[in-house]
Formats: sequence, structure tokens, C-alpha cells
Amino acid sequence: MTSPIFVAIDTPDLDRARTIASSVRRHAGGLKLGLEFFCHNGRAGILEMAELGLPIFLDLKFHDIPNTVAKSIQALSPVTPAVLTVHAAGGRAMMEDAKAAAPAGTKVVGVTVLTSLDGSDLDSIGIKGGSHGQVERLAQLAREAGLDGIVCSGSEVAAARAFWKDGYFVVPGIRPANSAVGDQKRVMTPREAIDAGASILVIGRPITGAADPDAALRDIAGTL
Ligand SMILES: O=C(O)c1cc(=O)[nH]c(=O)n1[C@@H]1O[C@H](COP(=O)(O)O)[C@@H](O)[C@H]1O
Repeated sequence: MTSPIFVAIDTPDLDRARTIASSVRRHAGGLKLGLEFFCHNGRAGILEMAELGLPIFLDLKFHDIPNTVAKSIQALSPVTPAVLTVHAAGGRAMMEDAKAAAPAGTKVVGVTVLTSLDGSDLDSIGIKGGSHGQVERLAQLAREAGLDGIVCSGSEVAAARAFWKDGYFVVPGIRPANSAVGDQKRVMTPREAIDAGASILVIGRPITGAADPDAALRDIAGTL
């Protein structure tokens, strides 16, 4: 069975990214490459990482006016990621145009509420009542806009899954028991997130920060 774990390779260093990816390639479901990697290595770096043969989740979290987002997605060509992120708070038209601009086989998912934010952070930007209501609202909007799914924390997946049965639910903020939380605030263990209905788990530092990333990945996979 293909692993649901995408390893977040957050580094600007192409050699280091390649070393980590080579270590985990036999047991990871895919590689997640984000802004830190992309800002330094661009499309060429993504294409090089894709040569390892694992699905690429390109996490650039687009959030701009619809025209700019659509043109930016087109400008990624010839990169054809398996998964691509936009911020659902960019609104319905932006998400519709993002989906239309993405390559046919690419899943476009909407980031709802970052897992680094808790209720008081949301309060400070004018979102009252915690993450649950906001995630549900943005999940509904992402679905109506024709996206494939959302990114949310493990604690909101079950509620979103209840009204979006075939949604593709990406869950970061994953922390095995006893591992450092760092800047994440809404965290869950891998097992809990899968049980709650996650389609894939995005896991970075608990794997990439280990002396043996593949062993850390296999330990986590063993809990699923
Ligand atoms: O879109 C994401 O992947 C994402 C959304 C979110 O709400 N929270 C979140 O942590 N992420 C990403 O997931 C990864 C988590 O990394 P670790 O905290 O090291 O496991 C990072 O690459 C983040 O950019």
C-alpha cells in the first residue's frame, strides 16, 4: 500500500534536499517542497527532485488576485505537481481560476487555517470563535469552487469529511508522541489524524531532523 506520508523537505539546500529524499524514497508516499526550497531552487530544482520518482506536492500557498494566481500557476510549466496549494481565504474566484490554470492531473487544495495558529491568534486577526468554524466555512467554499480538497489540522478533518466525503484532506501539524512541537499549535499524532479522516499527512522536522530520516519515517509509519 502506498504510504500516506509526504515528507516536507524544508531547506534551500538542493544537495541536502536530495540526500533526505534519497533516504526516505522507499517508504514515503511523496515529497512536499515549499517556499523555502522553491525560492532558492525554482522550477529547475523541482524538476530535479521529481527525477527521484516520488509524487511532488508543491506547496507555494498562492494568495493573490485571481489573474495573478492563475498566471503564476501557468508559469510553473513544465512542472506538473501531484498536489498544489492556494489559500482558501483568497476567495472563490481565485480558487476557481487556480483550478482552471493547473495541469489536468494536479490536485489543487485550499489552505484553510494554518496549523501554527490557535484561537487567540485568530482572534487577533478578527476571526472569532476558534479554528473550527473558519475551517468549515473555507472548506465549503473550496468545494464549491471546484478544488480537490483542503489543508487543515487533524482536529478539523472529521467535520470537513462529514460534508465532503470524497475530499482530499491534507493534514500537517503532525507530531508523533514525545516529539518537539516547535512553531505548530494545532497538532495531532499521525494515527489520530488518519483515524480522523486525513488523506495524506505532511511531516517535516520529526523526519528531516532525525539522524536517520528513513528510520524515523518507518517508526512513524509503524504507528499507522
Ligand atoms: O500547506 C502546508 O503544507 C502547511 C499548512 C499548515 O497549515 N501548516 C503547515 O505546517 N504546513 C506545512 O507543513 C510542513 C510542516 O512541517 P513540520 O512542522 O516540520 O512537520 C511545513 O512545510 C509547513 O509549510
